[in-house]
Amino acid sequence: MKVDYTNVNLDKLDNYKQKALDAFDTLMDGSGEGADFLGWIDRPVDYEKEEFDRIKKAAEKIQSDSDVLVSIGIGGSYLGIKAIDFALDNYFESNKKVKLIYAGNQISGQYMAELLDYLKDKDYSLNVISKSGTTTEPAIAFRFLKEALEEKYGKEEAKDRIYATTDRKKGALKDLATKEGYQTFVVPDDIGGRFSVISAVGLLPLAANGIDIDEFMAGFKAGREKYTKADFENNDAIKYAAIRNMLYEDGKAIEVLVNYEPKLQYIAEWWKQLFAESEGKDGEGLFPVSVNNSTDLHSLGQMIQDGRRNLFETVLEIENYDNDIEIKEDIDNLDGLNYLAGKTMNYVNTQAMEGTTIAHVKGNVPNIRIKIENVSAKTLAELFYFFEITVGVSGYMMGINPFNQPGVEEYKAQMFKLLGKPGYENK
Ligand SMILES: O=P(O)(O)OC[C@H]1O[C@H](O)[C@H](O)[C@@H](O)[C@@H]1O
Repeated sequence: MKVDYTNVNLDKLDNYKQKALDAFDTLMDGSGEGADFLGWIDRPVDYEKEEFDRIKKAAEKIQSDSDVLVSIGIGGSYLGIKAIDFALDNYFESNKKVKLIYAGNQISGQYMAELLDYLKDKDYSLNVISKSGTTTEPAIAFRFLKEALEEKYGKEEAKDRIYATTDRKKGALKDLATKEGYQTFVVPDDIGGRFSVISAVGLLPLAANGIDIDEFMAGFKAGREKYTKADFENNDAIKYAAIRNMLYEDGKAIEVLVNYEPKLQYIAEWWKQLFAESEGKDGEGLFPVSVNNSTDLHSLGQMIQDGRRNLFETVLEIENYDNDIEIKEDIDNLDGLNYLAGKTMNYVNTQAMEGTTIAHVKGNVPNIRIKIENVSAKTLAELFYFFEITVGVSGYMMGINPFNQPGVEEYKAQMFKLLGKPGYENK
């Protein structure tokens, strides 16, 4: 992975260097706010091997008796799984051992009714994932899916098709799992939801899906080797955090994560939760948004080129693709495309990226480029780790606690009041 800053004016960067290094030290020595949630930093080399093996065994069982695994969760208990699953699967015909279907990531009755119908003639298992064990969306979804599963297989077999990933000791889901006798996996106390894809949260469904979780862990490990060194020039996570803060203080309040490969669409969704929940507090924070190009060049592109000059872009570039296709000469050339003959589609896509970068930079949109070698479990895990260190450093530079998310509770209180949940009458 390489980060390229040539399209950002770095004249003022020196003013941010020391602050970034100090924030990095605060992160690494655990002296900042939220330091109880830094378990993800050493997790790539410090995890329970026993549970890791149990995850592999459970994945094998799921592969042997299920076509579908319903992964039930929201936020950090959903986005990282979906991001990797979507990035590594074939667009049309799934090439995975077990198809992952998601539930509990919204509260749509329409979705649940269609899902229950879809599952009727499938062999399936459930992985219910909730760090707190009390989140409403997955809890409602699990109630429906558990009932359907028990109806299909009987209570005894259903019990062996349910895997619960939650807190080691407490929470409604932990209690339910203990009572019903489900196999459980742990979301560690010191890893917040949006950092938890490295734990059983991500590992079990991804392993069931057929993804090599040793490779996935190797990517996190590679990230840890690169991005935990206190070296401003050679640690891009520190430098990127400094540049984001520099741009932020210069009035660039929005960061747009850009891809030119639709497979990365959900990587951006994962990234949005990471940055929004980490930075968005006390009236601070860069607003994270994403675009999928070239699709969005035909919609949001106008705004980026020519709207209010309050944004910068971070472009994800893929250096090597598994697949590409060459454009052929056409005798009639009625579409006028013969000038592209002999070129590949990915070559054209790359020129779209380069041309857009030139245009946006001319339009006063600073551009950072993150180059990843390919789309694989290993590279994406390294990318995740890079962003995680960045957000820790960046959050401390902004003077906020990057590891809590108090604001998320507000809507819940009002929703519970409307729903008549006991205890919420006076909110
Ligand atoms: O895993 P859970 O405890 O169910 O939490 C799922 C998600 O919902 C919460 O509202 C938090 O804001 C997120 O950080 C979290 O990832």
